[in-house]
Amino acid sequence: MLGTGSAFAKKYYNTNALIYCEDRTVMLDCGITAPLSLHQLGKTFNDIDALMISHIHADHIGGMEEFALQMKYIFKRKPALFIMETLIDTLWETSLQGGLKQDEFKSLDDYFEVHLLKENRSIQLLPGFNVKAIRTSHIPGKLSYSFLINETFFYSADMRFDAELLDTLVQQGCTTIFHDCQFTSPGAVHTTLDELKSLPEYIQKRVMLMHYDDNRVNYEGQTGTMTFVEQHHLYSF
Ligand SMILES: O=c1ccn([C@@H]2O[C@H](COP(=O)(O)O)[C@@H](O)[C@H]2O)c(=O)[nH]1
Ligand SMILES: [Zn+2]
Ligand SMILES: [Zn+2]
Repeated sequence: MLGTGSAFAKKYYNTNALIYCEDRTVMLDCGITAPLSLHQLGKTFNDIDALMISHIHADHIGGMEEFALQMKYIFKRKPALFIMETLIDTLWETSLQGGLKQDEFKSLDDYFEVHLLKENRSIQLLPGFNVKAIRTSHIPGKLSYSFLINETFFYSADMRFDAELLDTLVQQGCTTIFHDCQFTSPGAVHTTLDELKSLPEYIQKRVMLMHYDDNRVNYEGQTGTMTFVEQHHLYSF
């Protein structure tokens, strides 16, 4: 995990991840803190084969300008970009073109090998890396997608509580759920700790908490059977 904190977290950095599949590395979201976190792990953007994006908030895409520029001018290589077909235009037009558009570079295709994803379709993006993007509710009017990886690992984007979805995933064989967690209620745009604690035991035991605020210490020991995802830890499934 490059980071496990919320949008405004300083202590735990933004919730972004590196996923290792066979000999490839996929970055899952690239927020503001991703470049520094990579550096602290002794890695560079050149260690990354592909980037996958959940939605357009700075804690998920704020490091992309640096990623794109470093790959073009320092490493001289185009990494893959896995992104929903519904997000690509907004990402370029409203977030990235201010820094990346030049006379000869007019779209994200000039920086990445873009692969457009469709929702609810399970697709093998790389050897050993199968992804189903699931649209989940976050902010009114904003598209956001969570990911079911290799049929067994659910990585929530920022999402509002959806007990039915979690139940369905578990019934279908999902063994591990990394879920965003807001400590205080109500959870206007995120899932709250109280909502997650209301889940039945057979789901809760699969859940680990991420995208939390810097005051996590106040909630340690109050998370039921759920534990925290830790920054800079490597999890194997
Ligand atoms: O309707 C809204 C929109 C935004 N917020 C706040 O902004 C952050 C957005 O970042 P996330 O990565 O989605 O967390 C969110 O946490 C809220 O603090 C909001 O409250 N309501
Ligand atoms: Zn976020
Ligand atoms: Zn968000």
